[in-house]
Order: sequence, then structure tokens, then C-alpha cells
Amino acid sequence: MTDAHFGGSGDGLFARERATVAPGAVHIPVWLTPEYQKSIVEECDRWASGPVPARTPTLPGGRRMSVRQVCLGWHWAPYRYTRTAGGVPVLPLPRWLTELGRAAVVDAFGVGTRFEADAALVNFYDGGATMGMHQDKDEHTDAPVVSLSLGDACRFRFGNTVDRGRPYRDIELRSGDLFVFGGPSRLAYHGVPKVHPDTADPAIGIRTGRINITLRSTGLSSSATPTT
Ligand SMILES: O=C(O)CCC(=O)C(=O)O
Ligand SMILES: [Fe+2]
Repeated sequence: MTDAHFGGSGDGLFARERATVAPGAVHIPVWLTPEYQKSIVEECDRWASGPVPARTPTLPGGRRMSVRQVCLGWHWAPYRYTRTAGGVPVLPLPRWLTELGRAAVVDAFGVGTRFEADAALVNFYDGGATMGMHQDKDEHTDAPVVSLSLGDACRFRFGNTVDRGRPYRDIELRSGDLFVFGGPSRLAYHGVPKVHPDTADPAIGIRTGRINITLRSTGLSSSATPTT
């Protein structure tokens, strides 16, 4: 897992195009090859089994999210980042993922842009899991968020920075797609209202459902950030 392996092929006649969905928000379809997706899926399965097993986070108001989640680098304990979960240290963020995040931001925004992820949130959408409209605002930097999608396709809703309502745009995120949001879109509300069952290519090794990885820069004491 040292080199990024990028896709780049379209879907024949109906090739999906790279799109700027809002200022600072870029969708790049088919960013990861199926082989690279498969190796990431294998890692996700490994991370989900511990030492901090994937769990369905409970929000401070008592509501339970429907995704299962495992974190690397920093644990997201809604709504803050911690080094441990239930007294157990969170797995380090592997260097290849930091490098992948860097490559993603360069592809999205151009050479010379810097990005140093120190946390990853890995979400497993099984069954009817969805994610409500929210902002990613627990990070103490204005660095972009890098999102990688694996498995079933989904409807991804990308909205405005004011509230959960319109205007928003719905786009389809498929396995291997990259979505990066930063700059004026960094605090845009977004969510996943629908996962399309059984749309994944079985070759990437997800039996059912969708995985999303977001790479983030928390802005929390980087000197203590474990890396492998
Ligand atoms: O699953 C997705 O595409 C988005 C995930 C997300 O918004 C988050 O983890 O904060
Ligand atoms: Fe989010």
C-alpha cells in the first residue's frame, strides 16, 4: 500500500466527468482502480475488527447514527476528537492514507496545494443506513475533507453552508470516486439520503453495502500523531 493506483477510465459512451459541484467542491469519478479499491476494502475490514471495533456512534442528544464507524488517528466521539475510545488507543493513520489524501487534494485543486490528514473516519453503510445532513466542523483547521467511496453507489447530497435545506445538489458517488470539499464549501451541509443496494462490483470484495472514508486534518497536536 505504498503507491496510489488511480483509475481514470470513464463508463464508455456515458463517461462520468469530473465536476466542480460548488466552489471548492470537486467530484472526480473513477479515481481509484478496482484493484486498489479491493486492497482498501481489505484494510477497512481489518480496522473494523479492532482494537477499537466499529460501532454505531450515539449523538449527544441520544440519537444513534445508522452507519457503523471506525476511526484512525483520532477517534470521533461526537462531537470532538479523542486519542482513545473506551480507554483503548485508536489505530494510527497509516502513511499510505495520508499520501493518498495528499494526492487527492492535488488532483482536486492543483499542484502546490498541501494537505496533511491526521484522522480518517471509515463509515460502513449496511442495510438501510443513511447519513443526515450535517457539517464537518469538529476540525480545528480549514483544510479540505477528502472522501473516498467504495462498494454500493449512493445519492450524495451536497448543500449550502447556511442550513440543511435547499439549495443543494444530489450527485451519485460510485465505488472508486473521489469527492473533495474545501475553501468556500468546507462547511457545506452534506449527507447520504440513499444507498443503492447491490450496485457494487463484487470484485472489490464488499459483499454488501458501501464504505466511505473521509480524511481530515484535525489541527490537534500533530507532534503526538502516530503514523506507521
Ligand atoms: O458517506 C459519505 O459519503 C459522507 C460521509 C460524511 O459526510 C462524514 O463521514 O462526515
Ligand atoms: Fe460529513
